[in-house]
Amino acid sequence: MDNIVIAIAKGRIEKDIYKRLKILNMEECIETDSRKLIFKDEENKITYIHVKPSDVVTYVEKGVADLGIVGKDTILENENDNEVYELLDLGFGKCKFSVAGVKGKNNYAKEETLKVATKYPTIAKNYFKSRGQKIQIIKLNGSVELAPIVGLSDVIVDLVETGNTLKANGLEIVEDMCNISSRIIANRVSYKFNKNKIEEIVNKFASTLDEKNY
Ligand SMILES: Nc1ncnc2c1ncn2[C@@H]1O[C@H](COP(=O)(O)OP(=O)(O)OP(=O)(O)O)[C@@H](O)[C@H]1O
Ligand SMILES: O=P(O)(O)OC[C@H]1O[C@H](OP(=O)(O)OP(=O)(O)O)[C@H](O)[C@@H]1O
Repeated sequence: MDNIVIAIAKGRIEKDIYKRLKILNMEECIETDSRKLIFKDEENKITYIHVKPSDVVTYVEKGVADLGIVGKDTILENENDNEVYELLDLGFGKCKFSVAGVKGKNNYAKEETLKVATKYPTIAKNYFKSRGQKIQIIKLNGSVELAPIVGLSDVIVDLVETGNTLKANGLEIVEDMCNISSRIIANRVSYKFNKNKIEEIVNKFASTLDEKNY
C-alpha cells in the first residue's frame, strides 16, 4: 500500500504538531530545521509534506494529501470550495474569530453597510449574512488592525489569541464569532479507501489529547 500523505501546516502550530509526532514516535524522518518540504517515514508508511497553512485544505481536498493538520480558520475560509472531512479537534492552536473596531466608535445601525477589513472574506461574508447585516469587504493580507484606525474600514474580522494586538492599537472586541483550534482533516475518497490506516493515525493523535507533558 502507498504511504499515507499528511500535509502539515508550517508556522505557528508546527511545534505543537511535532510534539505530538514525537509522542507517537512518528517523527524519525522529519528534520525540523530543514527547508525540505517532503519527508518519508518508511517504517510507518507515512509521507509528510510541509505546506503553508492556507494551502493545506487544497492539498487534502485535491487528494494529494490524505490527511491534513491545520487551523479551523483555514477550513472555514475554504468551506465553500473545498469539501473535506474534519476528524479530530487537536486542542492546540487555540484562538477565536472576533469582530473588532476602534474603542468607543462601534455603534453601527443594522441598516448601515458596514465596511469590514479582513484576511478571511469568506468567513466574514458568511457570518454577517447569517446576521442579516450588509457589509462591504476590504480584503487585506495582514496587520488588519490598522484598517479601522486609518478609516479604511469600520471594523475588522480577525483572529484574537491574547488580545494584545487589539489593545496595543486601541481596538476593542465588538463581538466574538467562534472558537478556533487545530484539526485533523481528511480527503473524503481517501477516508473511504484507507479508513483503517487513517483511523489508526487519528486514534494515535487522539491518545495524546490528555497528555499533560507538553
Ligand atoms: N494569534 C494568532 N494569529 C494567527 N493564527 C493563530 C493565532 N493563534 C493561533 N493561530 C492558529 O495558527 C495557525 C497558523 O498561523 P500562522 O500565523 O502560522 O499562519 P498564517 O497566518 O496563515 O501565516 P501568514 O501569517 O504567513 O499568512 C492559524 O491558522 C490559526 O489556526
Ligand atoms: O490576540 P493576539 O495574541 O494579539 O493575536 C492576534 C494577532 O495574531 C495574528 O497576527 P499575525 O501577525 O500572526 O498574522 P498577520 O500577519 O495575519 O497579522 C492576528 O492576525 C492578530 O493580529
